[in-house]
Amino acid sequence: MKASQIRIVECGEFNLQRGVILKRKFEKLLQLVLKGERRDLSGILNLVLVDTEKMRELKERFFGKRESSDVMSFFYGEEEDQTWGEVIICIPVALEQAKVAGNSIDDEISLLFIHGLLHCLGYDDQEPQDLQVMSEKQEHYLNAFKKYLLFEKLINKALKQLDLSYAPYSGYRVASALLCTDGTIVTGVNVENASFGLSICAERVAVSKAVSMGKRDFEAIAIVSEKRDFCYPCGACLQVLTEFSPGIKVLVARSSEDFKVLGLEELLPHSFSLKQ
Ligand SMILES: O=c1ccn([C@H]2C[C@H](O)[C@@H](CO)O2)c(=O)[nH]1
Ligand SMILES: [Zn+2]
Repeated sequence: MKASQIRIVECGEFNLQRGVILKRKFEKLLQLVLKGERRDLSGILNLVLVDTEKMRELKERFFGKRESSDVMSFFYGEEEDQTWGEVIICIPVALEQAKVAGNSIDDEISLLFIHGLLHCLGYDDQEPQDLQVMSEKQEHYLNAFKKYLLFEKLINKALKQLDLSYAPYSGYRVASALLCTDGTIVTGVNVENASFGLSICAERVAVSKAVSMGKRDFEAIAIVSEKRDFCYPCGACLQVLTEFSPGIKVLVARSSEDFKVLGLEELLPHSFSLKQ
């Protein structure tokens, strides 16, 4: 499957802090929505950022009404490798709406992008029940996207710790980053010993650190190795993770963009338990 790409077009004058509109980020969001909607569109989607005046002009040209709007989109068709659609976001309106709704600017623009994209894919919001479907989908995709960004951050934290690994015997450096349910991230590295059997894995180091800080509930753990392979936790670490958080998500990562999300139910389906 060929991935859809985004072309960012800026048109007009507005003030947007750097990093809000990153091509790579929006391509991920696009990919997430297309996958969720089981649509396979290759080619380009234009993301057009406009000011209020430009939006009014476009609204008049295409809908005969000179009025401002937050987002507008067009679908051109499914021919391969063509520009298949366009999502136009009015940045000043988005900034204002973010303020009113108490959303972050990133979230507001992501929401508008998802909204426009869903229109491109055929969704409508004229009738209340259609609007309901669209709103639910928007929320679902925004949450999935935020989770993805959080996972990316967790993996980056782990990658930064690799240098601290003490692995002179195996030469296999591992680092982990454990996300606690209170939002804290606790890291770990493998610590080896001349008496080989005393070595401890990066995952158990992170869990022990966290527990000794009073944290016992974990949402996710990212594991990376210097070799940039998928480093799956060993059985001992899986058993230790099960002790505290059977629902934890295990992220095995080759990079912050290439990772798998696994559950303990598939990694250790029959864990040991004293409870019968
Ligand atoms: O998930 C794993 C797998 C291995 N290791 C460490 C243990 C040892 O120090 C080295 C080689 O096995 O890698 C970890 O830290 N985590
Ligand atoms: Zn282990």
